Amino acid sequence: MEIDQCLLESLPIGQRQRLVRRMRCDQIRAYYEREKSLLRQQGGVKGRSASMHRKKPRVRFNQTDVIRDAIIRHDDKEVIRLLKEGTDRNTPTASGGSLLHLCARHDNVFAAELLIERGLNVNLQDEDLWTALHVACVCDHADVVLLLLLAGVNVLLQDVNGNIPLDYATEGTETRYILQKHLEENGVDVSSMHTMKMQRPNTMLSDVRQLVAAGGSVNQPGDDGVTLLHIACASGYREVVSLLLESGADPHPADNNFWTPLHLAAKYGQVTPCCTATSPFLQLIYSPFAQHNSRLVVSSDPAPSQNPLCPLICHLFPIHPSLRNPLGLSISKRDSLLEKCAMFRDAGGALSRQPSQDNGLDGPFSSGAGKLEQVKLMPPAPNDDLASLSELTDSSLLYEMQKRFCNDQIYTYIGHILLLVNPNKELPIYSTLVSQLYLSSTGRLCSSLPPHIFSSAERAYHMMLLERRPQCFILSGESGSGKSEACKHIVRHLTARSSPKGLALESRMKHVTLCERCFTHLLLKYEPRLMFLARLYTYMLEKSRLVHLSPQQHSFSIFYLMAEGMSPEEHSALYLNNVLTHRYVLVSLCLYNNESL
Ligand SMILES: Nc1ncnc2c1ncn2[C@@H]1O[C@H](COP(=O)(O)OP(=O)(O)OP(=O)(O)O)[C@@H](O)[C@H]1O
Repeated sequence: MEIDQCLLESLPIGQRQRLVRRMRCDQIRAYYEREKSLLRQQGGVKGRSASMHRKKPRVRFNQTDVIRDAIIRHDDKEVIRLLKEGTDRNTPTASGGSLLHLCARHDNVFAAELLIERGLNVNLQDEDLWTALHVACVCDHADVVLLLLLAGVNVLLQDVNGNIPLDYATEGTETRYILQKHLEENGVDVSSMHTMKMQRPNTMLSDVRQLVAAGGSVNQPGDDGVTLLHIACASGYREVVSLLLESGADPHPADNNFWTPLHLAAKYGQVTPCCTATSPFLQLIYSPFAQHNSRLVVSSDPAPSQNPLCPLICHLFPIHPSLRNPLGLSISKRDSLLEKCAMFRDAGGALSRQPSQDNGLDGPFSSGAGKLEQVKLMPPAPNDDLASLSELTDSSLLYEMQKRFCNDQIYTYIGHILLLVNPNKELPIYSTLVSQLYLSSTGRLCSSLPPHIFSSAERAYHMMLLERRPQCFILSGESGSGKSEACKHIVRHLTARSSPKGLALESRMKHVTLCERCFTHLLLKYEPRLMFLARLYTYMLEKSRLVHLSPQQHSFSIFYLMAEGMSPEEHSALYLNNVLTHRYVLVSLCLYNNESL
């Protein structure tokens, strides 16, 4: 369609636009027809359209990675699907453990049950010879422990340090109770096992004495370069180490995997700053350590353990073959050690420290130095943020909340909103130490910490700095749902944040609390019963009480305090010479006097 330019310009604007649009359409159609005929000529129509419709390349993850991820995310449907599709249930984890270890770590009982049903060996051990039961005990996942016991796990299997799962179950936990009961029911005497274990260093000590008395060499290495000093260091037998050094043991040589005795002591957690200062052995070998440090070579091929020391070592370590050759394990995957440290940390083992545990606003400022600070934070879980659930229905949300509540995980995120289910019991999650854990330099949620009110307080603090304007918390819920408590915890965290000891805000917050109390409608005679009642009510200014007072109700405390506490001059300045002239104070004053009798 060709139109004369002059004619086009003479048309009204709307008509001109319509005409131009039609011309453009004609052009495109013509172009398309020409392209099509060209392609037809080249016989490439098919090929072209096929290539045009070819799917974009998709990233495909290994089935084994997918199943691991599904277990961690508690995605039960995905686990079932993958197992049905034939994903290898014997897939190992990074530290040589099985999928059961992963289930135990992430408290995924459902997946664990599926795997056991499909015949996965419950006694599989990882590189450090941990079974899934060791993991479940460290993490205090009682349900997994029960499941493994029902599946017939061997509760006496020892890890590389000679520890059975019970050794990792914290005193007073459900896991420990279950395991102890199980051992008792099966006639295992836990205390004698413990005694035997305690005797191992003594046995080695007397064996080394005999060896020295018989003129044997304490430096004789095995085929894999392991000496007695390596073994004693790895096991932390201090007296044996001292005896060996006194008897001329050389602390320098590294074994075939380039591990010196000090490397081993460090690897198995036997080196501490205090022992460095006091132990002549460590003073002796710290200098070679500095030189040898750069020689730490990673090898995945452990040397065969044809060790001439074997008879002696077998005698020294009668319990598990691994202990006869602690170096027989592959070093390349020593990351498992870090993984286990993280487990202890997450499970609260490393968090059970000293001092204060104080949940009330009355004392968020006290250091509580004399009190034990018990901390038990749950490890982060996939359902920490409900917004990330794959299925979002009423029932799935309720199910997750219930599951978390039963685990004492009272806080849950929904994006940036924090959901709290009132536990109605004291939980050891509000101490100073926990508050410090949640301190962050950016205000971002820390993925290694579970949801917490301290985290929300921290975020508000950072938003205040970022936006340079006041922030506000909206605490919503029915009566008794825990709003006031939450408010206290927020104030507590922010107070602690204001300075390392919370001193800057301490006195001011005490004054605020005092003022708040003046405007409660409860009688605050400072006696325990009423203080307790005062805690149960929000300190909210109910303005209606100024104009209307129902029979048997008290007015604000501030009036009684003013009536009783002010000087005659102050009374007269405020026209309060005769308190009885004020009707609603008079009524409640009678009540006040009656109650305080
Ligand atoms: N995080 C918590 N941990 C332990 N107990 C809590 C927690 N939150 C609330 N409680 C318990 O529940 C009680 C009621 O909580 P709180 O007074 O905070 O509720 P509320 O929502 O402020 O109620 P109201 O709206 O009636 O003032 C508290 O006295 C306390 O015993």
